[in-house]
Amino acid sequence: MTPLSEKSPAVEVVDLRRSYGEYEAVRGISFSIARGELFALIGTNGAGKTSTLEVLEGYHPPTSGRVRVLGLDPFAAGPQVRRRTGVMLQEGGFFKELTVKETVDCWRSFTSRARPTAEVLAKVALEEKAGTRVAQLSGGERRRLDLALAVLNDPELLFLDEPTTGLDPEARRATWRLVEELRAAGTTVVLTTHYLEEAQQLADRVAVMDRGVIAAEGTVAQVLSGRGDLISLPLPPGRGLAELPELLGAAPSSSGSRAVYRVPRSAPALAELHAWAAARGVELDGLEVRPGSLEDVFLDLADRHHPTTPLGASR
Ligand SMILES: Nc1ncnc2c1ncn2[C@@H]1O[C@H](COP(=O)(O)OP(=O)(O)OP(=O)(O)O)[C@@H](O)[C@H]1O
Repeated sequence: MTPLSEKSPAVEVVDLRRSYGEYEAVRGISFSIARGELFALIGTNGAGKTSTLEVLEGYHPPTSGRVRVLGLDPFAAGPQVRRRTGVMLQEGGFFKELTVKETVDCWRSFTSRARPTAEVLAKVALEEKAGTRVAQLSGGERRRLDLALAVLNDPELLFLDEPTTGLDPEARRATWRLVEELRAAGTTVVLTTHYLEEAQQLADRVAVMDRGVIAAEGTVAQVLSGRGDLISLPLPPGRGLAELPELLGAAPSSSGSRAVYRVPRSAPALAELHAWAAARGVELDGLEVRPGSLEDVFLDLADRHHPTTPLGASR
């Protein structure tokens, strides 16, 4: 490692564009990831996350723009970068007739600085499956094997493309713990996910991609700042949306049979709502209050494109 690359950020992206023929999937994005940071790239379906990741991983050159990974051009300096990075793709290609242990051994044989097989299997809690054929693993176990192969070389920088898709909640939490351990040990992690709570739980910073651009970037708190709190209540019997009051100047919108307010701060808004209800003898059963979440950011993006059919954040 040269002194220069040690000082450089783990990832630097300046005005990256990536086109498929006439179609521009990534439209001039810039961001930088510090060493040791966990950065989550999240976004609507088809936003350009995988297209971006593939450039960072060195599988494709950018159509234009500048990308540096550990201070190097990941496409031109592919082998050098790959030695120091780990990649967990969305679909790992395994030989299904090999056992778990044989699979790890096989990867070890062409990985420099590979960790011992038993250690790697223990890391992803697959020791008991060492003798099981890959074909017989559950989807979640296969994802964990993918992860084992990605961390085989003790990477400085780890790319995780939807690492917990298909995992049950317990396995998902186990993966989060492993990712947190890796980060605590100084590994830089770039993660894509459709599970917003995963980004909220793990990421130091997130970038929200939408249609090839970064719509929001920062810590989760920064991305959510200014989005306020949500207050929702079932429409009181016999009352329509128009009869409900404004709270701190915000009118309610309807969501199914509920009225929803987005307010800068919930406490004074609730005081106004309770005063309004008390004066009219209205019960506020079913009232809910919660802070804004990444899911709201997504639903807003989706609303912008499809005002009548909200897209879910998940596939
Ligand atoms: N090889 C390709 N040829 C043509 N278009 C492509 C190709 N790969 C991706 N695209 C298009 O580029 C856009 C971005 O795709 P990409 O896979 O990067 O999105 P994504 O954010 O990873 O989506 P998802 O969350 O659904 O995985 C999509 O509209 C997709 O259809």
